[in-house]
Amino acid sequence: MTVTLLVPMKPPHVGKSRLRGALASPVSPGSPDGAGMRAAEVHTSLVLALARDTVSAALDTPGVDRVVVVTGDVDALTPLAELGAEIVDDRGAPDLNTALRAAEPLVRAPCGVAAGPPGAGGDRGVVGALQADLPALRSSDLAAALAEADGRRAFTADRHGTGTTLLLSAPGEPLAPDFGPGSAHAHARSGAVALTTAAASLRSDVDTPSDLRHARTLGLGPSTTELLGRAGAVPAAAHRPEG
Ligand SMILES: Nc1nc2c(ncn2[C@@H]2O[C@H](COP(=O)(O)OP(=O)(O)OP(=O)(O)O)[C@@H](O)[C@H]2O)c(=O)[nH]1
Ligand SMILES: C=C(OP(=O)(O)O)C(=O)O
Repeated sequence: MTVTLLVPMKPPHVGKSRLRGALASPVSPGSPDGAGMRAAEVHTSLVLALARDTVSAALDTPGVDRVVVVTGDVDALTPLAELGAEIVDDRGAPDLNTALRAAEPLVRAPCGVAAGPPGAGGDRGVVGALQADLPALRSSDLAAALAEADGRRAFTADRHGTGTTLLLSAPGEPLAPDFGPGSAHAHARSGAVALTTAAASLRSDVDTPSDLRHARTLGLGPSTTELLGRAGAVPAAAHRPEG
């Protein structure tokens, strides 16, 4: 049984708007005069750092065959391709669930632009959706969730119990994503098994500065650690109310 994880991402300069302003301006890498980055660059760098740490951990997870980023901005996500992820265009999907539904048949196709290496994906494999904002993700936590799912359609709720950080299909069955506010309940109502493995790092998605501080207590991956190191401390509050 193969496992393909879809990682949906808006263009990085657009996504994760609740984190806008969360970091002070880090010193630009290689800047001779120690000049800081512009606010927009800081935000894009943060979104990409969160995604790099998430994707790296997913690629390192035993049992995960492919990590496929689904986005409206393929070029901006080249750094994730360099890690080993495949990048597919969401074809102008208007929302997250539509983007996932558009990508699912592509990765299940036995051949085609997103068919992946021979034997990977296919119409009998498990397809999952993994959030891109899990910078503390440990491969052992993701592997434990896959093991607990054991071929059932299943999900991991976020640490608040309301959102979903991972949704897995049953082999060869539709993913049927229902992300959005209250998605943990929506996925449970649609028959997905709620995974109970502790998996703190898999539950700790980062939507707000407070989430970022929490993820930091678990141990961030190298990209987010490096960026935060250059930016100094995460401020106590963002300029937007936390949701
Ligand atoms: N490809 C694609 N990804 C999406 C779309 N909408 C949301 N996502 C991604 O799905 C993930 C979860 O979405 P949200 O938590 O709502 O993230 P967000 O919209 O970037 O964050 P906020 O602006 O703070 O609400 C994020 O990685 C988003 O970038 C979409 O229309 N297309
Ligand atoms: C869209 C979701 O993600 P977030 O909690 O990151 O907004 C969700 O959990 O369904």
